[in-house]
Amino acid sequence: MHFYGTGKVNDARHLEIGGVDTVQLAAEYGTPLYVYDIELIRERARGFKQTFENLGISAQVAYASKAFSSIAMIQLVKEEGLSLDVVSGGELYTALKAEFPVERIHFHGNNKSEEELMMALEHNIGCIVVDNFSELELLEELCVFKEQKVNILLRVTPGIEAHTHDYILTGQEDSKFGFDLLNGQAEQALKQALNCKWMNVQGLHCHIGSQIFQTTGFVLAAKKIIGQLKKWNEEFGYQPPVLNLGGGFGIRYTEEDTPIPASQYVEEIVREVQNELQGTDIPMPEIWIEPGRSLVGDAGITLYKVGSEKEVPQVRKYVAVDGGMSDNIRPALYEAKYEAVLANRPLDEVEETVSIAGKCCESGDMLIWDLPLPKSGRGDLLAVFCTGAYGYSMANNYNRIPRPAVVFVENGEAKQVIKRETYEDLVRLDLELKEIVKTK
Ligand SMILES: Cc1ncc(COP(=O)(O)O)c(C=O)c1O
Ligand SMILES: N[C@@H](CCCC[NH3+])C(=O)O
Repeated sequence: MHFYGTGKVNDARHLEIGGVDTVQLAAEYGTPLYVYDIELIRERARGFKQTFENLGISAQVAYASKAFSSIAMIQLVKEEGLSLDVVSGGELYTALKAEFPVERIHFHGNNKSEEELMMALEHNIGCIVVDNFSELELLEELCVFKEQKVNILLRVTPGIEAHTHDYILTGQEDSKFGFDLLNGQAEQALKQALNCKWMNVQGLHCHIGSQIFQTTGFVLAAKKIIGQLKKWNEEFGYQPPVLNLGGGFGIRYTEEDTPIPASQYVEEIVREVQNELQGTDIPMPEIWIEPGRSLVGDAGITLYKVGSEKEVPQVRKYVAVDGGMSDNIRPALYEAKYEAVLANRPLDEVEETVSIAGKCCESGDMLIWDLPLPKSGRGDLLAVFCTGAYGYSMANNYNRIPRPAVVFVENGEAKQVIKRETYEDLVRLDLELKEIVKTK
């Protein structure tokens, strides 16, 4: 059995995490329940920072808050001294509510609205990562209007197909994100931005995709970018103070996954940048990265109650839990795989292979196919590992299922950081038919 972080079996023979018994957590906060081992998040955050320190490289490690955003999570990121990547007005609002230092917020997105850009300008956030020409023009108009200077990075697509699921690839030529690095678009955008007195072009940004296990893609991206930087330096003397190489570092979801240590990605990226810059007069830029999944993914588990079962003779046994694609859409979206144990009796002998179904009205609402488990029954508690990234943040109310609560655990203490949605919450924004007719 593979445990993450502080996960272990305690004296009561239950799964424990952060020194807290998961059976007690389920009893106190209900199920489904997301539980984060925040000691592990701290450890990961410190690990990234330490790697840069060991290399003597000036850097910013920005947490990609799309992986899991909440006020408490952002406060944790602030405590650990990281920077923050936001990708929408909503994520920015959450960061502001958490009183995150605005100068360390980086704003991404391929279609930021005028309102979102204005919000970023009004709050003087650290940097806007400009994604395309229409955004560049819109941002310039807004800066002229406000007579305000803004720091920007230009997001480039280096034409790289990293080895990951097609839906989470972003660095290839045919992508909705970024200026193409090699067909002249990025150069044109750079010249345009350098010509604008309201824009301070801090450098380039590139993110090649997510859940990537090899360093090759990152290294190749750095090589291609620096190739262009050398050309731009010679032609018009542009030297970027910052190079942001994104996130996307893969993690272990199941035993099939064999990630390398996060420090290795950083070391190889830095080494490549240093090598490529050798012999030029371009100073080593500050290196920024923006991991999401590798900071929070394996720190999170989801606890579910087992409910109905269905046997299809000679085919399979379905065991249904009280959540599903409403709290974890990744298996349905990417055929993502997970491991799980019975949290109330993790040491019991495996007796059968079952498939874990959700409770949504969709045949595709399956959390795990072919999971070895002891014989389970109604009321058993299933812990699915590694649900900390893109679980809560992609949760939804399909079938009007309320979103679960989120609890942080550390040093034997549990703290609820997001309340469970209630049925009342679900209808909070609904209007009565009579009211709609009246407002017409
Ligand atoms: C621009 C950008 N930065 C960072 C991330 C974080 O990726 P991950 O959670 O895989 O580290 C993403 C998501 O893929 C992204 O699109
Ligand atoms: N949401 C995706 C990754 C996309 C990340 C954002 N570019 C996942 O669950 O793996």
